[in-house]
Amino acid sequence: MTNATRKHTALPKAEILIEALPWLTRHHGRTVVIKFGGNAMVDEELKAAFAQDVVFLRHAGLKPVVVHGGGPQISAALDRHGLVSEFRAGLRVTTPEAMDVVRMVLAGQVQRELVGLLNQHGPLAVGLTGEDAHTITATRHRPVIDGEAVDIGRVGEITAIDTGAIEALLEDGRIPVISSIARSQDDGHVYNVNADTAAAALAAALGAETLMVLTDVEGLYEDWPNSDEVISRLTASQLEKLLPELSSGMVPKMEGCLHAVRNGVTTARVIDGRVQHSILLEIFTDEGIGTMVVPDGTTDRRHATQGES
Ligand SMILES: Nc1ncnc2c1ncn2[C@@H]1O[C@H](COP(=O)(O)OP(=O)(O)O)[C@@H](O)[C@H]1O
Ligand SMILES: CC(=O)N[C@@H](CCC(=O)OP(=O)(O)O)C(=O)O
Repeated sequence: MTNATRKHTALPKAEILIEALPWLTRHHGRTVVIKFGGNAMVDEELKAAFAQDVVFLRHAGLKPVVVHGGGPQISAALDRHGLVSEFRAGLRVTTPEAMDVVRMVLAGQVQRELVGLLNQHGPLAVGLTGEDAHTITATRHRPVIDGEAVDIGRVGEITAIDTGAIEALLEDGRIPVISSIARSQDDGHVYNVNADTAAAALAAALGAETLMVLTDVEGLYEDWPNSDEVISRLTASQLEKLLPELSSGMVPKMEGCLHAVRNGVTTARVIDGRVQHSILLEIFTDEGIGTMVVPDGTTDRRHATQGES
């Protein structure tokens, strides 16, 4: 190969880098909260690609904050302990014994694994739970089912967020990795919080530009489970109308997206965590995949990604 040919074949790589320039400029210094769902976390290669993407964002000048789930991992551990998993209103009924398992799995297993994967790229990730430095405070959540408030055990409803510890870590160039466990404002114990809800509350409190929820479907399906037509863009009001029709895992995700865009976050996106490097596609290209929720009055997709509404 001559020198001239070598230069020529390298050109597309340079073009790809240059294409990312407007996005790099746009997102520089912005906070992005990324929720990694337990269902998207089952494949080793995907987990490694997720870690690469998050580290890439950090080196590209963004401030990524990771909030992780672990529903399937908790269910498996409860099963091993001979405890049953029951969900009501999309939330795990959490007895005090189950709470010990939830905490052990989220903080001791899933979070540690993600921190380890991220830190293969340098001394970047620091794991914490909502208990640390009062990051997430909650009270007992009693969901209303068929018109009645029901007791589902140690499930928390977030009452306060203290972003101090996360902001100090971001300031220090670290990547916070947060487990969705809250300190209790009622007693000395802790609460189990849905990870989508925790991610949305943190995104709003941090004034994040983007909330990105990675899951195991392409996005919000218009007519699930009958069709796989994905809704690509929704305003807050459109989503609000749709919420009563949604079921299971999508409820906390879409409620979280609505909360985020109603509280200062520029875009909230539900994307397919099964697609390798979906985070990079979403942030650095126009080929956004999945479902994007924007505040009312946002005119178009490009405008929304600019964060200049
Ligand atoms: N309208 C919908 N569009 C897409 N998925 C839906 C919808 N309604 C319910 N679901 C279900 O929600 C699931 C995602 O939520 P969940 O299982 O809690 O994932 P995660 O572990 O990523 O938080 C999907 O796998 C799908 O089974
Ligand atoms: C109260 C409640 O339901 N908490 C969730 C917390 C983990 C979670 O949300 O994990 P995913 O994101 O993988 O679903 C649970 O116990 O499963």
